Amino acid sequence: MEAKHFDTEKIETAVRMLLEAIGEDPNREGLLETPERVARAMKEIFGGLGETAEAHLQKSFEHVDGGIVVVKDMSFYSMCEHHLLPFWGKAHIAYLPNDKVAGLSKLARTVETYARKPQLQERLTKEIAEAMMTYLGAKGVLVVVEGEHMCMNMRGVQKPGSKTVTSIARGALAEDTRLLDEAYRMLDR
Ligand SMILES: Nc1nc2c(ncn2[C@@H]2O[C@H](COP(=O)(O)OP(=O)(O)OP(=O)(O)O)[C@@H](O)[C@H]2O)c(=O)[nH]1
Ligand SMILES: [Zn+2]
Repeated sequence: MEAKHFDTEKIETAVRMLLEAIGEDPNREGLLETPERVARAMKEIFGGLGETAEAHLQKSFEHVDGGIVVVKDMSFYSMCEHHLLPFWGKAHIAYLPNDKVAGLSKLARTVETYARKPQLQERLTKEIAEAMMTYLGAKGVLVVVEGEHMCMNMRGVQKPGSKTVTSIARGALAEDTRLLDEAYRMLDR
């Protein structure tokens, strides 16, 4: 996954300026190729910007009258939009199919799409849930995301190991507590 609109030259200039601004010498040997490397890394890390999971979730299979499907422990890496520092963790999806199920890997691709941009954990959780409803046409969905934020670990409040857990239920899983309980049970939570 790669960012579509991406100004490599601008990133390289910005990284050189940043290095200068912190009192580094961007021309010393070890830093000479750094602006180019950072631009390459950013292209990957922010590759979900402007993307949706439509293409992944529209490739689905007929499956009428199925029960709740769970894919859990999908690892993700994202960047907090406040500090541009990583947050990472696991995403879990439980959904009740309508007449179609998605390929299992497409759920992980959905997580990846919405993680790879400047994000908030709450918005990541919501965007995954809404994609499952809109593009797959699920009857209901529960998304739980567990994340650890580098901006809380290595700076500021300095609380390494703290976990943020966010969840969003939509459709039948938001309306029917019996279904929601079953989904949480399947997630072992
Ligand atoms: N709700 C939410 N907050 C986040 C997320 N990522 C980072 N933050 C928080 O964003 C807030 C930004 O607060 P500010 O006071 O503007 O920035 P700051 O002075 O750097 O804050 P400190 O981290 O407390 O030093 C901090 O409390 C972060 O912990 C996220 O995904 N969701
Ligand atoms: Zn942050």
